[in-house]
Amino acid sequence: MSIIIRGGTVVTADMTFAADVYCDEGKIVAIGDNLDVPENAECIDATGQYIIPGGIDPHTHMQLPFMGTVASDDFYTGTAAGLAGGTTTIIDFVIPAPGQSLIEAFHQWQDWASKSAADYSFHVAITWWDDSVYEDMGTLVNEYGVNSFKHFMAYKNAIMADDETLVKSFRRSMDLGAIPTVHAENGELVFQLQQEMLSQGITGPEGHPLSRPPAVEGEAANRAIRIAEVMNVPIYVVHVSCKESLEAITRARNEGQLVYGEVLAGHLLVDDSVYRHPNSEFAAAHVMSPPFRSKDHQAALWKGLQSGNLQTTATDHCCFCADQKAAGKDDFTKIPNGTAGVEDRLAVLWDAGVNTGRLTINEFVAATSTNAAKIFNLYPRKGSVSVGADADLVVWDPKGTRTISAKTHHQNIDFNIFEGRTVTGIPSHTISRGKLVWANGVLNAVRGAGQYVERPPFNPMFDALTKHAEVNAPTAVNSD
Ligand SMILES: C[C@@H](CNC(N)=O)C(=O)O
Ligand SMILES: [Zn+2]
Ligand SMILES: [Zn+2]
Ligand SMILES: [Zn+2]
Repeated sequence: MSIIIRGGTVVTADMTFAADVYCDEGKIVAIGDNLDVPENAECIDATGQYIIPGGIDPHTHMQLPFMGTVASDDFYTGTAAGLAGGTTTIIDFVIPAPGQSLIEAFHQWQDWASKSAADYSFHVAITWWDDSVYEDMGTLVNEYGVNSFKHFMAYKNAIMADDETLVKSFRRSMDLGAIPTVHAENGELVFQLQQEMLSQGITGPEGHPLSRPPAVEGEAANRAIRIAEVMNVPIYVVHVSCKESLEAITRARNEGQLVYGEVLAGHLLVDDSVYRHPNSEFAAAHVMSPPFRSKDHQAALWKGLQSGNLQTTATDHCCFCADQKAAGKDDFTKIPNGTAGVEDRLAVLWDAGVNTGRLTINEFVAATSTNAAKIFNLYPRKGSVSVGADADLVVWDPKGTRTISAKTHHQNIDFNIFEGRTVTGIPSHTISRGKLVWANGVLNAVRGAGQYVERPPFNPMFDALTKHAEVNAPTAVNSD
């Protein structure tokens, strides 16, 4: 089955032009005016609409086993919901239990992800360290197409990586041509503040943000960035939620350090008043880490995106329903952390970003797709509208409207942090690997149609780092 998209305007991260786009055998085959294509090609009329690269969400956790339960959106339902929202590739996380073989965990996640409706890739978390972890990192890069390793600086007594693990893993990542990424919250401080909140009788969801103030994130972000600077490795900070970590990133980037920042759609649009809501179930539904912040932090995050100091947007899609969140009804530290977003990211960013003039349509494409593809070495196969790229495309209707609600969304969760928000700008069609899977409100996601996407190591940023290391190599006195 081939598809011809006629009458639209192609929008990439750096160009906007009228053209038809022809896809066949899962690839973009031709881009141009009035293309001559086979009669039996399925035709999509994109008049008055944009043709953009399929969204890439570099941060999801489908069916994650976490805090005594399992995230309610699995790899099929979660990727299907993503397709309905214009996201055609996710980068999820293999998170080995401390002591678990990284390779065994990798296969476990691969087995779970085989039901995906859209393409997927994996960051692998380094949650412990010994020689086998060192070896397995090499196997994952050289044999399994992993080029990014995640480090949780939070979650003490669970998956938290201490400084020794960060230093050893950052060095190994660099040698392998893989980029280290961090969840930057100081887990020791979180743990201490959690105990203090509980001892003061603050057991409700309002204790969650009180135990993770912005300084807790800023300290960890700065520490990780400084460690990366000393080790001469690139670093990607996930879910930057506050001024403090944005400042740490901005300072380093102004010094020429290779630091990348990711912001969640939720952190740009939802503020911390949700935790003071009289309905504790409503408040608990918003418990995720880092927590939603006050409006001044949101304003700073938008400037971070506009200035280019934050490069990607994501969702950290990690769903837990009310009955799962209730595990923490008497102790907020037991509320499973996480919420949804994979279906709404593009629409809420278009509505709050493009419709307000904060982002150009090209910056929107960069922030929802192309930048993640470049940083994680998927470009131009993903994140581009170019001949030879995978036919992952969205026909975007800038005038279409939708009111977001848990009652109508496709995500397998009974809550939506964007509930009631009416957005202008929605995907009218989503094409995943050349198949029309979303068309005018009808979802035709296919269980298992998604494929694992390998990501090669040594993306171009490593050339610069290697030269920097050579030029600044230390020398011994007697070597003169
Ligand atoms: C465990 C995972 C999802 N939960 C969350 N962000 O609150 C993460 O910390 O990114
Ligand atoms: Zn397996
Ligand atoms: Zn995280
Ligand atoms: Zn996460």
